Amino acid sequence: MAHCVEDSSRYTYEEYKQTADWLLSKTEHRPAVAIVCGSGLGALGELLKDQMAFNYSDIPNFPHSTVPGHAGRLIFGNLNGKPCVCMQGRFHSYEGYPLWKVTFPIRVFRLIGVETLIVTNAAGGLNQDYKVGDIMVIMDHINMPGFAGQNPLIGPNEERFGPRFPPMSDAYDKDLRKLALAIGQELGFSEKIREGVYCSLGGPNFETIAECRFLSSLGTDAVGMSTVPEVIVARHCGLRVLGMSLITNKAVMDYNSEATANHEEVLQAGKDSAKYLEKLVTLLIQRIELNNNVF
Ligand SMILES: O=P(O)(O)O[C@H]1O[C@H](CO)[C@@H](O)[C@H]1O
Ligand SMILES: Nc1nc2[nH]cnc2c(=O)[nH]1
Repeated sequence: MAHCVEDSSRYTYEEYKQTADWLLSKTEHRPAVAIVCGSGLGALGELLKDQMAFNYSDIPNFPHSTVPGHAGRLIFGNLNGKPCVCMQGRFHSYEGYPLWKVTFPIRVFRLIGVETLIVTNAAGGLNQDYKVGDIMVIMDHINMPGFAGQNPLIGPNEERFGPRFPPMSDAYDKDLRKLALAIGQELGFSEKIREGVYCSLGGPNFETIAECRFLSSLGTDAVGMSTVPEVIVARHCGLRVLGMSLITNKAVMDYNSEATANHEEVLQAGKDSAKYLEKLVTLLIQRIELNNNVF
């Protein structure tokens, strides 16, 4: 019998539930918003008040962070009076994790009652107008690994989370995007707040010049190695999503350029610009309207 994509080690519904129940038994926080911190953006987690934090290694079934700039802590707390949970460190497929493992926390968030997901990332700017330190509100994405058959939803569909064929044309919530852009203006960031298309690649190498030119010709404004799998799984299980990329480097598009991308530069740009993203996220969370959905 043909048996191509089934992977018996993938999580069962009961394992997602076990992790969710474990977290709910260890904390009284009941978050409605989850925040995923991108490379070098972990300081967002420090914004939470009345914190209760768990190391990923102590949470049943949770993968471990292996990338510098991703601390590996799950923080519960309140931000501007709203109950939140924050991933200080995400998982990437280049770490060797299958996409169903990369996205494990998202379904756990759903089961603990989260209704809105804010995903952040560090990304290379392909749009020639973008500068290092700009914040791009993600309007849409290109799932490049998806073109090659890599998708976190591959395998038997778990109907308790969502349908077999979820749409993605509405992946990034219009109202949240509008709100993020308006708050960016209000905070005086009109020079640095953008809206554009994020493309996710597998990594871990940064792009060649030809690849950057190719991605740019496809309509990509910023490129990274994350986020899209999390967003697909979040939309599948009905979460509202806002995505934001911090432009940490300009993609190299010119054969005469001596510049090369590196992770240290990415982390430094994160440090330098974290304050802008922090202000934006803090005000956003204050203004987000919640439905108090219980899954
Ligand atoms: O997407 P995040 O996790 O923010 O990190 C981005 O930065 C790292 C490369 O410097 C890659 O992991 C890329 O995906
Ligand atoms: N793929 C990719 N990921 C990044 N993360 C931060 N900068 C970059 C970049 O230039 N390319």
